[in-house]
Amino acid sequence: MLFVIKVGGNVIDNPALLQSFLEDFAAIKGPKILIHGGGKIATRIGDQLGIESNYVNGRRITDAATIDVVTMVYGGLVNKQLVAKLQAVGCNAIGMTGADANVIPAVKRPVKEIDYGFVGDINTANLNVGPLKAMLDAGLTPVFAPLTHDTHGQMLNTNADTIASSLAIALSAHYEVRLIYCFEKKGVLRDAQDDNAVINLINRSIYAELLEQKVLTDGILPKLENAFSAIESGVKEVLIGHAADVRSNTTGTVAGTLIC
Ligand SMILES: Nc1ncnc2c1ncn2[C@@H]1O[C@H](COP(=O)(O)OP(=O)(O)O)[C@@H](O)[C@H]1O
Ligand SMILES: CC(=O)N[C@@H](CCC(=O)OP(=O)(O)O)C(=O)O
Repeated sequence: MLFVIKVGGNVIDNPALLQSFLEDFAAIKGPKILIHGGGKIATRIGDQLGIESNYVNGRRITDAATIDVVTMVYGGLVNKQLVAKLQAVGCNAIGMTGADANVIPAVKRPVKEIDYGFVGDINTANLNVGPLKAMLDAGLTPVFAPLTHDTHGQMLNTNADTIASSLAIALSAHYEVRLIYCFEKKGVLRDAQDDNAVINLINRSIYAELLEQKVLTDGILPKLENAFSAIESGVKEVLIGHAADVRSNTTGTVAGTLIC
């Protein structure tokens, strides 16, 4: 089993939760890949530089100044700090973006009603997972920043949940994959204000009901879309749960929301 695990920005921003998550992640036996977000950190550093952040439908509008900020923050600061912290707990991590080894070529999102700027869309069929297999076989743990490239020299910003589902789908041709989205809630909640109202299982029909009841807002929407796209494209298991539950979600009882 290959574990493809995504950790969100709110966990990265919480030093104690991050440290215990990384220790649990390092303890996972066998091949594994980590994908990280960091949207909130990029927003904070952008503010310090006088570069304002704008989101539409959960995606950052990424103009020329913003792609430089996110390349520095995701590909540099966040990625290298996570790699160093993983090395400190015995995990032989190697930092990656989609440009490295051309693993994730993407296309700049075409301008329709909204111009997202330097945001990359991925076609899963174009991913090059050969270098990842070689790294995994060598005992390395790839750690991906949410960045892709257009193969003509331009870096592109891509939502971390999408990078995770795309890698999980492409790697499903070679491994049985469990994709786990780790964030700061115990799973998808029936009531966003009640942290204990976890929905244990969501399929397309329950998802449609939840959408109708309007209990899903913000970042949970793209996360669920990516989760369904993964389970419908060959990924064996998809879970959405708390970062503190990653140990049980990789060894024993499932905690959180199972997508099916
Ligand atoms: N029903 C819900 N269940 C869980 N989270 C929800 C729900 N509705 C809205 N959310 C929001 O979605 C957020 C998760 O999305 P996001 O911030 O993009 O996650 P990540 O940190 O993994 O990138 C949660 O922090 C929460 O505020
Ligand atoms: C295009 C786009 O929106 N990219 C995201 C990438 C970071 C991300 O996904 O971070 P979290 O997982 O912490 O939300 C952004 O810049 O916010």
